[in-house]
Amino acid sequence: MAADDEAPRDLFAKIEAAGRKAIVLTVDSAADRTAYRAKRLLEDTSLSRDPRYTFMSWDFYKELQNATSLPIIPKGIQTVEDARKAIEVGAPAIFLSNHGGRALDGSPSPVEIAWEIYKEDPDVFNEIEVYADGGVRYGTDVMKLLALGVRAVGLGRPFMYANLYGAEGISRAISLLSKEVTSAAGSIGLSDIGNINTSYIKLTSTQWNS
Ligand SMILES: Cc1cc2nc3c(=O)[nH]c(=O)nc-3n(C[C@H](O)[C@H](O)[C@H](O)COP(=O)(O)O)c2cc1C
Repeated sequence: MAADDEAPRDLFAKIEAAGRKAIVLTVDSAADRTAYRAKRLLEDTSLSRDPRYTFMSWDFYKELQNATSLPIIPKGIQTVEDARKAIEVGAPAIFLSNHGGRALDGSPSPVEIAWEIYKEDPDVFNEIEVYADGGVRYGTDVMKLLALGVRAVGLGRPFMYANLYGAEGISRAISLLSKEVTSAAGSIGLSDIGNINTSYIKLTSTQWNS
């Protein structure tokens, strides 16, 4: 949003009238991005980007939240400090995400962010619902995020690519992933996935210790 933008009350009213339960607000790509791959094919990759989208602050989040009765979930939380801040400003839930690594090269993956929160302020996972997406490809990716305290994970590109085969492709992707989650749970001796915690994952690799 631009600094002088006001909350889009008309849009919020339409979303409420449509019976939606929540609004997800992307906060991780406030500035324009450098689309390296697209640059190989297109001369101007900023064509679809809105240069006004350069303003995002917690005050503005509060302004938006005050303009609708629906909960607004910030998507793109990347630090433990912002996770805590989201709780302070009354966010109903948070979405750990780095836009699938598409917005800023080098930004942390959700599993790294979840790990940072787990190490530095684990209460976050009990005080608020935490979701995550980005790089989730296998059942074991799902398990690691759930073990750290994430409630639900999302997938972007896997379903986008599966959709090349339409509904059949999406169904196949879902069944592959759910089978992987089930077999991963079975392999670590977990009968109820709701009981997963960090005792089920080995926290000794360089990544986990950093
Ligand atoms: C082609 C494409 C377009 C996307 N556009 C948006 C967007 O407009 N807003 C947004 O919040 N996230 C957008 N995302 C990010 C996804 O919402 C999601 O965070 C990401 O794809 C998850 O990572 P994954 O693809 O590794 O599963 C986009 C992702 C892709 C692949």
